[in-house]
Parts: sequence; C-alpha cells; structure tokens
Amino acid sequence: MIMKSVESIAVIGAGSWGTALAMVLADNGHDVRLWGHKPEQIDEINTHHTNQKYLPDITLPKNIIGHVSLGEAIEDAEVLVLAVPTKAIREVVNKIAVIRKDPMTIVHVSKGIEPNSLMRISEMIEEETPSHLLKSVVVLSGPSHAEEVSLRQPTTVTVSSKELEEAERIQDLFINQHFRVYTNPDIIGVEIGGALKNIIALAAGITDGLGYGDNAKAALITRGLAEIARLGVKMGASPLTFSGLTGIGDLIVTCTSVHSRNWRAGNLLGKGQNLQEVLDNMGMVVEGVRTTKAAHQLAEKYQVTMPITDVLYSVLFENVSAKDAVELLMARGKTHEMEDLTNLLGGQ
Ligand SMILES: NC(=O)C1=CN([C@@H]2O[C@H](COP(=O)(O)OP(=O)(O)OC[C@H]3O[C@@H](n4cnc5c(N)ncnc54)[C@H](O)[C@@H]3O)[C@@H](O)[C@H]2O)C=CC1
Ligand SMILES: O=C(CO)COP(=O)(O)O
Repeated sequence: MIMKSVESIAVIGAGSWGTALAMVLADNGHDVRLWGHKPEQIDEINTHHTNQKYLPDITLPKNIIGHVSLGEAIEDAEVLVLAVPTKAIREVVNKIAVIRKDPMTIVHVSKGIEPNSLMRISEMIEEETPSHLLKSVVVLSGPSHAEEVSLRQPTTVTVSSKELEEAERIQDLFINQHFRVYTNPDIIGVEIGGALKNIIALAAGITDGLGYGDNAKAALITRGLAEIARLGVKMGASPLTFSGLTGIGDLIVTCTSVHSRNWRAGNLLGKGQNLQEVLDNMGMVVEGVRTTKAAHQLAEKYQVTMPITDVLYSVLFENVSAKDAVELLMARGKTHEMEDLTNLLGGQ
C-alpha cells in the first residue's frame, strides 16, 4: 500500500463523475467534501451514504461528507475538483471566486468545449478566476466510466497541466491499485481529445441505432480519431496524445459502451427519437451535443475538414435524417487515408 499525506479536497458537483472520483479520493484516505446544489441529494449522501440517482446500489465511503454550502465545502481545501457539466463551469467558478480567499489548485474533469468562445475548460477557468486565487489548473481525463470506477474496476486516466509538478501532485492524490494515473504535458491535446470523442460516440450510437454493425463502428472510431487529431494539431496539440488514453482510449470506451450517455443518446436518435425527446429523458449530461456545435465552429475557424462532425451537426441542428447522414458520409469524394501520404503525393 502506498502511504500518502492526507489532504482536504472539495469535489464540486455530486453527479456520476464527481461522486465516483470522491470515492477514489476517499479510498486514498483523504478528507473529501462533496458539494452538490440539491439539498435532498446531499441529505441522502450524509444519511445513507448513497447517491442512487447517479450511482445506483453503490455504498459511499464514510469519509465523504456532503455539503450544500459551497463556502463550507471549499473552506481549508487547497485542491478543488470541478465535476460539473461544461455548461455550468463559468457559473460555478464564479461562485467559488467570490467566496475564496486563498490560492487554490483547480482540477477539472469535464469534457467539453464552449460554443462561440471556442474555449477549452482550462481556459474558461483561467478567465473566470482572479490570478491571485489560482495556483494552477489541472485536467484529469481518459477512458473512465463512473459506473466502473465506483465498482473499483481497473481504470487508467491522464492528468495534465501547464505545470508538470502540479500534475504530479494530483497524480499522487488519485493514484491507487484500481485507478492508475499517468501524466501528459500536452494540455491542449488532452482537453481536445476528451471533448471531441463525445461527438464520435453520438455518431457511433446513431449507427448502432440504425442497425449497422461493427464495420461502421470501427470506421467511426478510426476516421473520428483522424479528424480529432487533424483539428487538435492545428490548435497546437501533440499528435502523439491522440494515440493515448485521452485520444483513442476514450474513443474506444465511449463508442463501445452502454454506460456512455453520448452513445445512448445517439442510439435513441438512430432509432428515430428526436433530439429534445432524447435529452429530456436522459436525466444526465450529454456533452457531445454542445461540443458538436463548438467543433463545427472550430473546423471553420481552423479550416480543417471534419466530415463526421459536419454530418452530425446536420442531424442535430438541421433536421437531416440519421440514415441520410450516413449516406452523405459514404458518398464523399475519394481520398487517401493518411494525410502525410497526400502531402508526399503533392497535396491531392
Ligand atoms: N460520468 C462519467 O463517467 C464521466 C463524466 N465525465 C465528465 O464529467 C462532467 C460531469 O459529468 P457527470 O458527473 O457524468 O454528469 P451528471 O449529469 O451525472 O452530473 C452532473 C452534476 O452537476 C450538477 N450540476 C449541473 N448544473 C449545475 C450547476 N449550474 N451548478 C451546480 N451543479 C450543477 C448536476 O446537478 C449533477 O449533480 C461532464 O463534463 C462529463 O463529460 C468525464 C469522465 C467520466
Ligand atoms: O467520458 C466518459 C468516459 O470516459 C463518459 O462518457 P459519457 O459522458 O458519454 O457517459
């Protein structure tokens, strides 16, 4: 057993991922305050040590204490783990910045890009937090369904930050025999891979819903990776990151699992439900919908070809049918698989 120093850590957001990560930290002996904005849910966490809506039938360690008061949750906690949907990041960070007196390290675990501003989550956090309060921002990402992490099944993730020592400190807080944590200095690649895989997971759910098979799934994963990497590299990411946990790793886990909310939403779309109906019934965040909007704008801004993102955009926001979207993708003009090869052959 690895001996660790005990820290007070506030996990902000008591949904599936915040609760599962609070369990990892509690298993490592830390004093964990789990903040949520729904009093009845926090009451359930403190009284019954469960969070049935998000992680049914899981018993939480007793050293997770639920809080509805944000001030109490973050008091004395030098590390804050932000686990709310991308849409709520600015609002929550703003509230923290008003209350907070001392510098803090913010670890974010969300997977999205903000439409219109086209900011990654670490950039939004930096924009919303006065610099004297922000020691550093770290992202934790990778192939990790909360449902499996809460069962202490083997899981691997990556942490990244502009400051390597901070990433290593967060690696130490989370790592244990079930939850292996790597570091990667490429924060752009880590955030882009984590956010954009949700677009491909929606598309994979759609092809499954339409009744297509493993060939279509493999095509989406590999060609999806190609377009994510193409954009990521233009934005300054290392191409190597996309062959790692936060690239291909997260694509595999999200495109092939019934745990994925993005895959499940896509599956219902493929079966003929409309977007609003699907989102209303999901009860949890489906990040890929907003991220499709953002990635569509990013492709335009960076002049990058992203065919899967483009057709998914037309299904989600322009009433193109899922079946027509697949036909559009398959009927595209012929091209080389490897872009370097295209360059070698004279940029065809
Ligand atoms: N569930 C998973 O397995 C994983 C999720 N993630 C990412 O973590 C982030 C959070 O996802 P989940 O926990 O799964 O979502 P969730 O839908 O299970 O829970 C979200 C939580 O945030 C709360 N929330 C929403 N808006 C809020 C606001 N304005 N103020 C305060 N709290 C608010 C909700 O009440 C809920 O407790 C997402 O970006 C997701 O992509 C990343 C890896 C794994
Ligand atoms: O990011 C995830 C697993 O790595 C979870 O994906 P979903 O948000 O689609 O459930």
